Amino acid sequence: MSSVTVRVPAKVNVQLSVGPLRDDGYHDLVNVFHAVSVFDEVIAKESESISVRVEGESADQVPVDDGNLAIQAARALAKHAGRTYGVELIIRKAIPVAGGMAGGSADAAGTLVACNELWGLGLPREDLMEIAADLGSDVPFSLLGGTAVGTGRGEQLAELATGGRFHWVFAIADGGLSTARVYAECDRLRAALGEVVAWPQASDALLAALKEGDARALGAELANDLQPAALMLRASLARTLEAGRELGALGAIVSGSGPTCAFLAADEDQARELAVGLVGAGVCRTAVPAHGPVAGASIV
Ligand SMILES: C[C@@](CO)(OP(=O)(O)O)[C@H](O)COP(=O)(O)OP(=O)(O)OC[C@H]1O[C@@H](n2ccc(N)nc2=O)[C@H](O)[C@@H]1O
Ligand SMILES: Nc1ncnc2c1ncn2[C@@H]1O[C@H](COP(=O)(O)OP(=O)(O)O)[C@@H](O)[C@H]1O
Repeated sequence: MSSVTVRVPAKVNVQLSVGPLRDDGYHDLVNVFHAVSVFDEVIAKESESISVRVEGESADQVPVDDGNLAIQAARALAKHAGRTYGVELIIRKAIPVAGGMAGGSADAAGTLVACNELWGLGLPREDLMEIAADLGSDVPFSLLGGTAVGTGRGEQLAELATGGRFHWVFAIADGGLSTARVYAECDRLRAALGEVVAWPQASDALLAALKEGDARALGAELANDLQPAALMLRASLARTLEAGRELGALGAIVSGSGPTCAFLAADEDQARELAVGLVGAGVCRTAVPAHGPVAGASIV
């Protein structure tokens, strides 16, 4: 095999409940992940050394050195296999960079699947999941896809069966937000308000809405503890969320650490109309309709 192509989805967090700050600098979470049909593509080609080239959406903002999560993934996999391997990685980005949709995690997961195949390692998914968790909290979910409840720092996953397809619109902003900065702002706001931070719990109403495929109920239950922090760091997002609500979205939420905003629609037609309306209202750089759940990193 001289070349392998893998497609990996973005995610939205339909519930993100942030618990207390841990000693290791992470927060315990209940993170209900939902994979959506905005895909990066990772192409892995035979090579002597490990390198990466990035094309597409905001490619100039992605590092091509060891800071690239895909490079880290290739190195981690080679180390796990106990050999020196090379690969030329080409990443075609559609997932917004630093957008709260796990684009870097997607590329890392895609690289694990692609190199496992290219190098003929034949490692089972469980091994890839373990390597993924060391690369980043969201990387295991990018492998798994679908809908899942993440606990711990988000890396311990329990799959959720959902009833049918949900239709979304993602309002993509100019520029990104740093995940670490948004978590730090969340801690700062909580301390300033003297909040007692509760242990995170999955919402029964939200899980039931997912299971039943009830978009209206899901829209009412969307919840993100990082949203106040993201709004504090990017005040303009309040207008974006409001515009979506006024245009009739069933739910409006910041995706993860933001700044992408996610809107739930009743069906595909409404999603298309919402996307046009959001761009027309001038509250985002672009708006992308998508659906979920979709499969995790898969060879195409
Ligand atoms: C917020 C979420 C929601 O799914 O993703 P994004 O919206 O950024 O994509 C995740 O929790 C991000 O996961 P990921 O981007 O993989 O984070 P990591 O690389 O593991 O950690 C980056 C930094 O985020 C903070 N962090 C991350 C996860 C966690 N449970 N608690 C944290 O406090 C820490 O400051 C950490 O140093
Ligand atoms: N393959 C990659 N794609 C995107 N960003 C990457 C990648 N590798 C490393 N990064 C770095 O990770 C940061 C967070 O990117 P990303 O994963 O897209 O955002 P988020 O954590 O908000 O979902 C970027 O600002 C970039 O510097």
